[in-house]
Amino acid sequence: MSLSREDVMAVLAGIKTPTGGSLVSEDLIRALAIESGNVRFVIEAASPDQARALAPAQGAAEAALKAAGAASVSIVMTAHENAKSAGARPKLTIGGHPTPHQGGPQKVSGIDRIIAVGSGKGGVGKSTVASNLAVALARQGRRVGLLDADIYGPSQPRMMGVSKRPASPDGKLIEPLHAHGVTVMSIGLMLKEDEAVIWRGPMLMGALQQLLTQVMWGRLDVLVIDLPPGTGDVQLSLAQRTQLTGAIVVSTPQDVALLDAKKALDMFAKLKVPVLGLIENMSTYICPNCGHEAHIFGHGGVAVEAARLQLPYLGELPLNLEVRLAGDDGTPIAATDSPLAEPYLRLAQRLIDGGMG
Ligand SMILES: Nc1ncnc2c1ncn2[C@@H]1O[C@H](COP(=O)(O)OP(=O)(O)OP(=O)(O)O)[C@@H](O)[C@H]1O
Repeated sequence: MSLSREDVMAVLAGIKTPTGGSLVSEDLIRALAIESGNVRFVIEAASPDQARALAPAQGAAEAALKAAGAASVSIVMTAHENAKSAGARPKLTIGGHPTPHQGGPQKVSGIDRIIAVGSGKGGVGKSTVASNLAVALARQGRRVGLLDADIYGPSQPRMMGVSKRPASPDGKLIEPLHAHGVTVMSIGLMLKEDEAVIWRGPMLMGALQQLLTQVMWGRLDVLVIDLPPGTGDVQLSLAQRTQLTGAIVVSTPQDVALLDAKKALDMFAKLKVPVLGLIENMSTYICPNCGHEAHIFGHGGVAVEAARLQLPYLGELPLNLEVRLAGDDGTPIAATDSPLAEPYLRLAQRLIDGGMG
């Protein structure tokens, strides 16, 4: 039986809270998503104490939804405030509301430069570029952090080969992980595996702010941020709150991808974030058997666009199976001796030479 939104809400309306209402009547349900019978949502409590008191209701909701035919149920509990009373208990709850925005974009203490890697649409290789660029910068001796802010599909844990849940000895600051010479933090490391939460805008911003300010990044020459694809609230809020050194926009050569990339460029221009350059990914395919060069998605479109917009063109990255396998294996190609590491090392050098890395 496939559950509709109404079915799920009806079940949740029957789950009592300690204060005598229900999860629905007290308006605690957020970001409900139902996909092939898998139900996901957030219970947004007003305080950590209320979140603790709601734990039995969370259990009851899970059981009742399974009994009603849900294939799987994934519930995330979030609380608005930071737990003052939580003492030294690790608190990795993401999704708290952000603190009110004051003044213009702020610097993040200890971090000299922040480079955001964006794209107009998903799947063009933004995360691949972000991880490889971070590793390539680290290989050139820079102190580098990589923040995976792609809340809709965090892929850096897989690409960088990290999966441990970050610790928080004082319950407030979060210890990042380290891989291939890079300090790594991903929103994906704070979610349970295979859990794709759809955050409401403010919760999302809270999570990102927490990742920027509560992670013990240490001193960094550069923090690379893997943005979500497109031109949404996360990019907007990040640029309004945080001083970004610049953005790199990744596109494939196809017209459609380029059209989307232009929207991303427009957004950065409006937000007054300097565009450091454009990258054409999946540009050239060299057949591993015969050496023939093919341009599966076209070729050169991004360079032309960059020239037209008078923006730097940072080069093209070939479409290559090794690149994908390396990413899937948790060792970005830039961390290896493969000749395919070279375009990333060149990109890193170019940024360093320009004072951006
Ligand atoms: N140059 C390349 N050669 C081969 N495979 C690539 C290349 N660039 C990216 N890929 C592969 O394409 C897929 C999508 O790439 P990636 O996750 O980096 O894109 P994305 O733009 O970050 O997507 P999303 O925003 O949806 O996360 C991945 O499997 C990645 O390994």
